[in-house]
Amino acid sequence: MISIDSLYKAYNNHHVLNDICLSFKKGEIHGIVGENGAGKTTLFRCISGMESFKGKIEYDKGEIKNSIGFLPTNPYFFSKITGKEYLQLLCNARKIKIGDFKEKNIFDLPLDKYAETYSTGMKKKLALTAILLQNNDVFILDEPFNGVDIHSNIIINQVLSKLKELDKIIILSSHIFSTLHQTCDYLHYLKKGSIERSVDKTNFDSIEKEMQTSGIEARIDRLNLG
Ligand SMILES: Nc1ncnc2c1ncn2[C@@H]1O[C@H](COP(=O)(O)OP(=O)(O)OP(=O)(O)O)[C@@H](O)[C@H]1O
Repeated sequence: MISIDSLYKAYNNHHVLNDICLSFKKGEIHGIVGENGAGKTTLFRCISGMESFKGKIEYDKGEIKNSIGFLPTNPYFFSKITGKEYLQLLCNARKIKIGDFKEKNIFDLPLDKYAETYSTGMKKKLALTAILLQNNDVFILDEPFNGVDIHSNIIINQVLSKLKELDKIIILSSHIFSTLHQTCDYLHYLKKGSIERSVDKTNFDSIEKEMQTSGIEARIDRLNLG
């Protein structure tokens, strides 16, 4: 289980996360929703140990950084590293031996090409494959479905179901409500850095309604489109 207690994060004087209290248990898929700039990525970076913060993040199975696979929105790769070398590098970091990367290449990526030359969706699929091969216990996926083709979206959904079955902890973000509906067990609505509401699957519709109606019509009226 991951427990977040009174988490605060600020960049200089800009308060991005305020008093976040959340817990994530094994075998659960949690979705974090919120407008652009609400603080989702910052929260993910704090959980993954990539940012300093005020408050507590505890993981009951030891050091979280040894068990976590973080998929960033736009994965970055060193230049002149092939897809296969990247997978090898991440497996080495966890002392995992893979005999044949071709067999593990579930997204049919051109593993002999430089990763920096991959398309946006291919980069995401390479980064995801790597953290899956690492056999992590915790997965933080920042917009895993965004920029990825429909076929791969189906595969990712199936992978998530499998990870859930295997009792992994999965925390993801998405701006596509139908995807969240289909994938998640719980949703947390992050609004301007605070958790406005957390709901289980039976109440997803209420969060969707709340997000959809919050002043959208008034904004469109301001354009005077006629
Ligand atoms: N390194 C940084 N330095 C200063 N401000 C930052 C930094 N990273 C993020 N921020 C600010 O923190 C706020 C939250 O950003 P964050 O990327 O966490 O939002 P988000 O909810 O993930 O947005 P999106 O849906 O667009 O991905 C924004 O106002 C952003 O400008």
